[in-house]
Amino acid sequence: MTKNDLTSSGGSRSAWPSTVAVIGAAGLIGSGVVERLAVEGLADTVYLTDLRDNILQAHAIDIAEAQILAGSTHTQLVVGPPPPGLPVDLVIVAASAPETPDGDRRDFLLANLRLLRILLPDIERLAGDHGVVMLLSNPVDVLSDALHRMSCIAPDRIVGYSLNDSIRFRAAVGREIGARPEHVSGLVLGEHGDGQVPLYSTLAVNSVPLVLSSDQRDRITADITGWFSRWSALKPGRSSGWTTPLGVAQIIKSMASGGVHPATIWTGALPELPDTFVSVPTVFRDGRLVPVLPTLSEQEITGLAQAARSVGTAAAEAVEALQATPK
Ligand SMILES: NC(=O)c1ccc[n+]([C@@H]2O[C@H](COP(=O)([O-])OP(=O)(O)OC[C@H]3O[C@@H](n4cnc5c(N)ncnc54)[C@H](O)[C@@H]3O)[C@@H](O)[C@H]2O)c1
Repeated sequence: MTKNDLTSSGGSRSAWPSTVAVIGAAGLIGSGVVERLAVEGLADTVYLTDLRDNILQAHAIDIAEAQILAGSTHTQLVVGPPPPGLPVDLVIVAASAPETPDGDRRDFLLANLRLLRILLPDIERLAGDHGVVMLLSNPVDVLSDALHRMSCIAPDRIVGYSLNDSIRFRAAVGREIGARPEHVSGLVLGEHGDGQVPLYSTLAVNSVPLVLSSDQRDRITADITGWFSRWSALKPGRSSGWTTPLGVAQIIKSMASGGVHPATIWTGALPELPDTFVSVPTVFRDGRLVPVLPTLSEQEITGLAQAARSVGTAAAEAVEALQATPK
């Protein structure tokens, strides 16, 4: 992995993904992702869907003009879904019920789970037999697990976006030691929320391993676990619309080139963890998301198992509650 990003390139970019559908493409994150895909030319065709068709049309015009400015008009933007029977390589779900954050992403669970149930037939149709589904909507890990429980999509074709936690870890370490965060590397695994597991053993500054005192670690852990409360207290009425689309583009490039990156994936291939979805280092191989877990300390494994239990229980309970309510 390079010092400036949290993904590592595995070589030249493949033709994947040729086709992408973004559900919720009129929103802050969805439109930002479409902009990155288009301006960086990361796909041949991007389909934009949302309830708000007029906003979609406006984004498509604006982004197509930005492509000219960027000198990158390869990616074709289509407002609306692909023709029936034509699945896509990658379905990105950024649709969300209106959110008023109050310090815990799980507050969005019931509303976004209901929305996921509404979107499920579209997601399954778009993904077909081979497409990957990338969830962005929060709480991303619980919803990824719920999608697996409710759908016929193979669990190793579902991935949640969780890169921001590692970026915030680098920022907090930089603040603590007075280093520029882009010179810091380090990974956060586990839950996209309070159950996150910072891997202090992966920390380095300019590729030199960084050893911190336990006081420093405690301060950094408090800093990163407090991020969402601090953000919510600002009442900004928006989510992380700059970082997330950039991060999604980075993850897609890493997937396309066989690189390793943190992502929320199925833990079924990891016997040390209960079956659910948490963030682990991941590689995209033969159309499947595969975990590549480094050697972890006992404390880190315990933290990861705790996060997995918490996410799995929340998903099971939420899906059961949803199934008891009428559609
Ligand atoms: N995983 C992460 O790291 C991360 C980072 C940032 C935001 N998020 C999450 O991403 C989601 C989107 O955030 P946002 O700021 O773009 O929200 P937003 O409110 O700006 O956009 C949500 C969009 O979903 C659309 N939508 C609602 N119901 C729909 C339906 N039935 N079909 C199609 N579209 C529908 C809305 O019209 C809206 O355009 C939220 O859940 C947010 O918490 C996750």
